[in-house]
Amino acid sequence: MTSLRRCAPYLRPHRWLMAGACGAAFGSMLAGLAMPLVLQGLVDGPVAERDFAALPWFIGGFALLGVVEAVLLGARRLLVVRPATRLETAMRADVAAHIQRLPLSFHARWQSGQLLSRTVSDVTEIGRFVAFSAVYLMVNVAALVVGLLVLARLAPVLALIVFLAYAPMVLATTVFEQRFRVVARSAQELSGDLSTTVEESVLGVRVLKVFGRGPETVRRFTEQARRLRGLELRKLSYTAALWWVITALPDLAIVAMIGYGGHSVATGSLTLGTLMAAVTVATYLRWPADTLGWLTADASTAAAAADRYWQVRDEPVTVTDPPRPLPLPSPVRGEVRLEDVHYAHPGGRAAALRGVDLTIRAGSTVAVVGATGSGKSTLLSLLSRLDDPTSGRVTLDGTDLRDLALADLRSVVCSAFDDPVLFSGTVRDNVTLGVRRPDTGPDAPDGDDAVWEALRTVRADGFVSALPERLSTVIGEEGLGLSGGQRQRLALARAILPRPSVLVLDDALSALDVRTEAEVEAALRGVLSRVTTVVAAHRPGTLRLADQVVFLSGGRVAATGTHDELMAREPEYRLLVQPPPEMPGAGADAEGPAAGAGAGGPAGDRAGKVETR
Ligand SMILES: Nc1ncnc2c1ncn2[C@@H]1O[C@H](COP(=O)(O)OP(=O)(O)OP(=O)(O)O)[C@@H](O)[C@H]1O
Repeated sequence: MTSLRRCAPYLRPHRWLMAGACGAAFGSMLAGLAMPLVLQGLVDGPVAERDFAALPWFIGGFALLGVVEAVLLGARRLLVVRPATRLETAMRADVAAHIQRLPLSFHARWQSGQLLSRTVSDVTEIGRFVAFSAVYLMVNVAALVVGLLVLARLAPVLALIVFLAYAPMVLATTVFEQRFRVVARSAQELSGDLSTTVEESVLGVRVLKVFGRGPETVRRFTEQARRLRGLELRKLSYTAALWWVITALPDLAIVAMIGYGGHSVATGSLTLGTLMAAVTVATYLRWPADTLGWLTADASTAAAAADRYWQVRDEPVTVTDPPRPLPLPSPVRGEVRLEDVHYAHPGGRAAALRGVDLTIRAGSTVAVVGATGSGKSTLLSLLSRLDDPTSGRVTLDGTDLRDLALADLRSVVCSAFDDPVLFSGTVRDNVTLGVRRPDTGPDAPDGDDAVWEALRTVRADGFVSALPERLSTVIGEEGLGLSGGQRQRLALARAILPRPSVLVLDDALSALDVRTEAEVEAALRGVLSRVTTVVAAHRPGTLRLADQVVFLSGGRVAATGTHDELMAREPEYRLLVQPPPEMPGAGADAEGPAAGAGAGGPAGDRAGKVETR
């Protein structure tokens, strides 16, 4: 319940509406409980004394109480809608913003399906609890207390019968709540896993198809769905057991009341009107008693949902803006330094970077080379603060990146990755993603001319012109309607459009054919001649164009120099970048980047690749 209580601040702005809703619910409950008292007065008064003149007053009283009860019920519903829906919207917005602020290491640990279910369905559960169950849980418990007091005033023995019958319900409800909550939590976790399976099977549909693993994924999905059904059935069986207790006991109480009350009326120690009123009150209390089961179930589900929600919200945001950000140097020259940088991925077996010292001169092009897993992507990710070093520091023109506002830093350091993520939207939306809008920065180059220029630089203008609506063409989710090379070029155009001071390319040309890659590189050098470019690369053609090559091995800088220097003095480097002689294309690459050669390792696989789409 602590987790649910933590949601209370979301209701604080609407506390008067919530108070109104609770007041309306209490009022309707009191109106309902007053009816048996009018009944008592009617039976023991006008009916017993045959005073027909007073009859309309009692009938009018009944009608008035009925109308008041109905109006207040409707008012509760109306009053609670706004707080509950605003709570849902605000909680979703906050968790979505938090997820965006969390570092990459968080995203490496969490399944996206879990984040999806916590943002969507768990918040819905909390909203539903606030809108309905929370109010009724309070009102119905109060109704039981007030009802017992009314009964005690009417006939203490009848009140005692009802109390004795209802007391075990508290015990049953407590046991139920404890068991139900565990199963509810498991069901929510499993529904998150189910979302992940669906998401992965949709995003990975190509891989699953070519490896014929579609049926296996369906089997996994079905198995998870079957387990989810099992948990839902367990929830139902607990609810049914509780339901049995909370319906049987009030029935037994009414039977006992009629037995004892009937005898008392016969002996004259109780009036008929009092017995009728007491039985009516007991019958009225059945609804609050009956609902106690599913309201408690709802509370348990909402509590489990709130636990899951806060689990994400409590994840620390480690990459934050400094309390007093320093201004960006003006102008930004683009000198990047790494000073004794160490980085260990949370849960990683070994440190990914170990004591990296590096100076990247302003305006130079530096290629980071290393065997797979040597730490290239990790190093590049630190330049735009996707994560912070575990120790050591990264500076831009002498300022520690952690002293700059994140938005400022990311307006001058732009990245493109080997996995070119595109979003559902138009080509224009995707390419201008990194451009600050005119209202957040002067002279934002967000006109179509600038977009076309960026597309021309990355040799993407040709295929974009051929699209049905050119820049306004909507590309599907993940850009799946485009080839890998086309997507990479759009991602690259997106990185250069904001005219960054530092451009970070993490294998961002890996899907291009050799000729296009060479053309794009040549064009990039022309356009970005004053931009510091840090590129993870493998191809000798690219490496030769770099002013400096940084050779990483096991998270350390093993050597730096030009490509030719490293080829001459570092056997490990030579082995890494030079294709074995028997490989097709070997040697041709040595003649130049556009000659269509591959390199050893990943680039070797791409030798001679021709773009077909
Ligand atoms: N999220 C993570 N959690 C734990 N370890 C990680 C994580 N990401 C990377 N690593 C480890 O950190 C090391 C460096 O990884 P990194 O991705 O930086 O290598 P890389 O040189 O870019 O490799 P590649 O060329 O294959 O992309 C590797 O040993 C890798 O297994």
